[in-house]
Amino acid sequence: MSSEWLTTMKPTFQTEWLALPPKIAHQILEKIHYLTQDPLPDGDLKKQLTHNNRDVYRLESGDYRIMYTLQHPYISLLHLEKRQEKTYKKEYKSEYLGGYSPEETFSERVDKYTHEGATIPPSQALPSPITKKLLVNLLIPAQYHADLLSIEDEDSLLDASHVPDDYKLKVHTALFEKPLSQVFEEADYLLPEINSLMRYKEGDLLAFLLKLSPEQEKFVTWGLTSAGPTLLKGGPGTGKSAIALHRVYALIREFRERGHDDFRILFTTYTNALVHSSEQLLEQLLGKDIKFVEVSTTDLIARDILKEAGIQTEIIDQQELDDLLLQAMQDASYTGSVVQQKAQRQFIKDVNFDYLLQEINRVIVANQLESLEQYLAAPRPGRQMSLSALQRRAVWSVHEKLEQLLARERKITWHQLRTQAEKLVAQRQITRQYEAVIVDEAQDLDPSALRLMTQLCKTPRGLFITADANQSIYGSHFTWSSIHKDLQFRGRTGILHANYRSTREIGEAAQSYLQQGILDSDPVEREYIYNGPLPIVRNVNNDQEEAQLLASFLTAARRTYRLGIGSCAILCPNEKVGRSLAAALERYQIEAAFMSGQYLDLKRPCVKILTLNSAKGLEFPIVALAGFHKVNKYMRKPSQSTPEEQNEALALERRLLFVGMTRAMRALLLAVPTTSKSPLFEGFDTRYWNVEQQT
Ligand SMILES: Nc1ncnc2c1ncn2[C@@H]1O[C@H](COP(=O)(O)OP(=O)(O)OP(=O)(O)O)[C@@H](O)[C@H]1O
Repeated sequence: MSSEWLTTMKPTFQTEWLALPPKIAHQILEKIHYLTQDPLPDGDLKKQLTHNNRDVYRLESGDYRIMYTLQHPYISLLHLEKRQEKTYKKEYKSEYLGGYSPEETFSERVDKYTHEGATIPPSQALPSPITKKLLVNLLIPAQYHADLLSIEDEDSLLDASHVPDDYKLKVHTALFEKPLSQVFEEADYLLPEINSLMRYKEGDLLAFLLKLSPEQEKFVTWGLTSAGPTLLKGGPGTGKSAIALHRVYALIREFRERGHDDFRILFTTYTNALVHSSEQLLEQLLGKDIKFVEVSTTDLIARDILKEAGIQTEIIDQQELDDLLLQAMQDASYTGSVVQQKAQRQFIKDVNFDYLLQEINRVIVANQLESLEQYLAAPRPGRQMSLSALQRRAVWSVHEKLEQLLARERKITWHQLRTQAEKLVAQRQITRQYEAVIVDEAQDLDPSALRLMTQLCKTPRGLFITADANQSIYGSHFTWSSIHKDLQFRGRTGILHANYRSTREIGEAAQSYLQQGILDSDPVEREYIYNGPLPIVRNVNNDQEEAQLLASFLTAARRTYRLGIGSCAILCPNEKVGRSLAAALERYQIEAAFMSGQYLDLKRPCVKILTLNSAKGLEFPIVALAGFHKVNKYMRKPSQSTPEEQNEALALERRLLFVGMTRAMRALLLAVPTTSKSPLFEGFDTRYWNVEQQT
């Protein structure tokens, strides 16, 4: 009889199984095979244990017990434990299952640790020594063995600075017993066949596919064979990227079933860091089939297209571009009467520099506006400040001058690059095409990048786009069909509701902060899987105070969640600030490194310091937002000339901080400069934020 049950497993089970000697590991697999035929309790080998309103089952296998839950058609393997005297006696009562209360421990610890002269509680000894055999079973590379073998207590294990976190956590899971309540919180991974575990142990299979929720699963294949493109919307952490990855898997299966063996899928995401991690994951999941997939950012694709067309380009860097824009503002030739010219010059003098650059890049260049007339008539979605005809003429003059200056330097901007690539593809000067194009995090792509992606896809139905307007750093409102006629999602727009990344407390605190910058006002009911402590806001006066606060917070959070140093991230305004934060933390013996989006090493066991911009799409268990007191724009009142300009700029900044906050999975801290006059640091509602009590 073929089994109607499907098996999934928690990472805890996977690691505990891996830690077993090969012979026992085999026996357990046989038992699991037997379990998949009929997992229901028989009162003998399979027993039901009821506790904490949850049914847990256990299956005996020699000296081991396999704990699992059932929710038809899934069997979820939770945890493996060795039968000992105490295992028999142990009652699965609520203290055991629910005894883990991060809320209590966490706030207590943070308060305790953030006081001067605070001492950190002693670490616990390892319950059994780390052995070479264990490390080999856990597939931990030999280069880390010496470091790990010398460890005797928990903190030294979690702090081992030369060993990547993944390995330390495996050892931790194998040695320390975890309350089941914590195991329940872990994601389930699909175990396609029982033998896949063996293949994993032998190094044949490198990763397992996440089990999606029914809501998410629907979107993996949704619209796969329909006539048009599909759009998936959802707030932070709702699994848009996870679904996009599954969709690649589903597409390959679909193409294969249709008898194709020569097809190309393009998977694009927003940052280089995400390209790297998505590529790694896809490689692990797809094995040889990765040859059908190209993972890239839209900008790198645009650059390749120009190269393919034999066009040599040099991209201008931001500093140089700023200098050229300043020059263009001075040298632009304004038209009209003397009075009009004077008014235009004055407008350009008054308008905020970044605002002007965005107007040129995102309205004029990205929409390929080729004449003043086109610009005068163009809609400017997402731009709050309306511009008079005279003001638009002034902007146009600066734009023309800037183009001349760029041409003189033989350099182009990223925006120009995308536009040029798009034109080449539209004019069919490039033959590159894909059967399917998946665009993850589309909210920040400018119109030309979106058009480019649409045109690279052979048919509109091959296009799958994920987006969350409220995470839009640049704030452009999407009117999809005005960007390209093929971007018609009617009947094929899905919305995800459940946040799998952050705790309810973090998610809701971030939402309460965002309220003023909200773009997408569709009322969406938000759901969460996890709970935890309120995120913390603390005032800091100077570098030293900030470093001390960060050191205390990171230590408290890591100890509470039993995590390695690599699970911490600090998100800050720019590279200079990031580097000084890294140096300041070193003084507290906390290893930290600034990493640019391009060179992000997610595996490195240290606190990762990133700019807020490059953290998009990423996630870390513990996150602090800091370094604001060193940056002028975060310290002063907005300098824009009109209230609309101010509102727009503030909404953008607020969304950027919101993106940063929503990278946090379990613990979040915001270090706010005490003397800041910026409205960005106002509005922390004490129902959602643990705000410093004024003494
Ligand atoms: N069904 C699920 N079960 C458990 N974990 C899940 C599930 N779906 C997603 N996750 C996890 O939740 C986290 C967030 O998922 P993902 O990055 O795909 O969200 P997102 O919508 O793309 O977020 P953002 O837009 O903020 O970048 C990831 O760690 C992912 O593995």
